[in-house]
Amino acid sequence: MVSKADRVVLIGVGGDSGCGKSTFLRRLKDLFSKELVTVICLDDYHSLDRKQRKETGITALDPRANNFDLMAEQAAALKSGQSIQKPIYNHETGKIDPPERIDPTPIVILEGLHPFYDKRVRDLLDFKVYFDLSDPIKIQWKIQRDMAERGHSYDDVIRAIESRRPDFSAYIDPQKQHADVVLQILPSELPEKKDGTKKIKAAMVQVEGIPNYDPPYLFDRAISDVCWKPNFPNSDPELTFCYGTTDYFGRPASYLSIDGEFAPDDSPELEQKLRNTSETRFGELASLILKHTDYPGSRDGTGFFQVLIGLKFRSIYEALIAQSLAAAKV
Ligand SMILES: Nc1ncnc2c1ncn2[C@@H]1O[C@H](COP(=O)(O)OP(=O)(O)OP(=O)(O)O)[C@@H](O)[C@H]1O
Ligand SMILES: O=C(CO)[C@H](O)[C@H](O)COP(=O)(O)O
Repeated sequence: MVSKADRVVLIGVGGDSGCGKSTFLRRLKDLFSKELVTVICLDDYHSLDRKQRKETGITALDPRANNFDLMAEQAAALKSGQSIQKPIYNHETGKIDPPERIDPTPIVILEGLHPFYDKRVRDLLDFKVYFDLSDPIKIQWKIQRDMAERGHSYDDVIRAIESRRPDFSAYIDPQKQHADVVLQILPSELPEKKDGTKKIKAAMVQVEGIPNYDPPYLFDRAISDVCWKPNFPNSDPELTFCYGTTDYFGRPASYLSIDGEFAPDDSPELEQKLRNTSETRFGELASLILKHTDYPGSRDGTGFFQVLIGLKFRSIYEALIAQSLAAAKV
């Protein structure tokens, strides 16, 4: 666990509903004690309640249903160490509740649909992560959750995804071009599972030149495009782990990808081939996977990369705190 300091580090975690943001935030709890972190759900900045959105036909994804002036003002206040009176959007009633007081902690995470939409907010963020879920996986996860846990029918789920698609494409998806690290969750290129469910290929894209971020890579940084098929006895025989360079919206970037499923017990061996993980002890990444094998994604690249992003985020946080302490001494 890292220690407390004065500077407020502001993090943005973006992506559509159901793309794994909460699972990622749950994993961060292993790395930061709870007094260090405040999570702000940006749904609280909805300016139109559910009834108003229904009447006007404006969705929650549409910027017109969100108060970016207030979001920017309050993000700036938190970053400069001031408390705010944050509105609350109540998902049970669909109404906007009276505001609550939020006091800044050393880390404030803005998570939700629009963390990078407004330039004023975007420019305040010290690290930006976007969860980019491809459509077939979005459908699969939503069906699993909304049918099993929320009593929705298959048709309801598909209708809900379809009705969000135009505004998702117009306002949410384009934000990924502003992210520092993007976790892409794609259908596997390997043969399907016997039950017909899709395996996952996860790719962690890391834009070059992120302050305080030394990108992890596979084997050797000098080898820029490499794939490894480990052939673990209890994992997918075709499991493939790759590292390469790419272009992300005109910015040079590198990526790590894992295609296929692995037994969590094999994660130490996967981790051994990675460099620059920002672990504080050897084997930390795998031990964090093994600690929560019940979390979704613990058998594929989604969980593995969520933990890796968490470790990198911790090292950014520590670097920023060290810099602010050094500046305070001058
Ligand atoms: N790596 C994963 N593998 C398989 N399923 C997953 C994975 N991550 C998340 N899910 C599924 O997707 C659902 C949504 O995940 P999660 O709650 O983390 O997303 P979210 O972005 O916070 O969603 P929301 O904004 O709707 O709360 C989970 O209930 C789970 O069923
Ligand atoms: O995308 C969403 C959150 O990520 C929700 O659809 C949005 O916040 C509206 O919520 P509700 O459907 O409860 O009125």
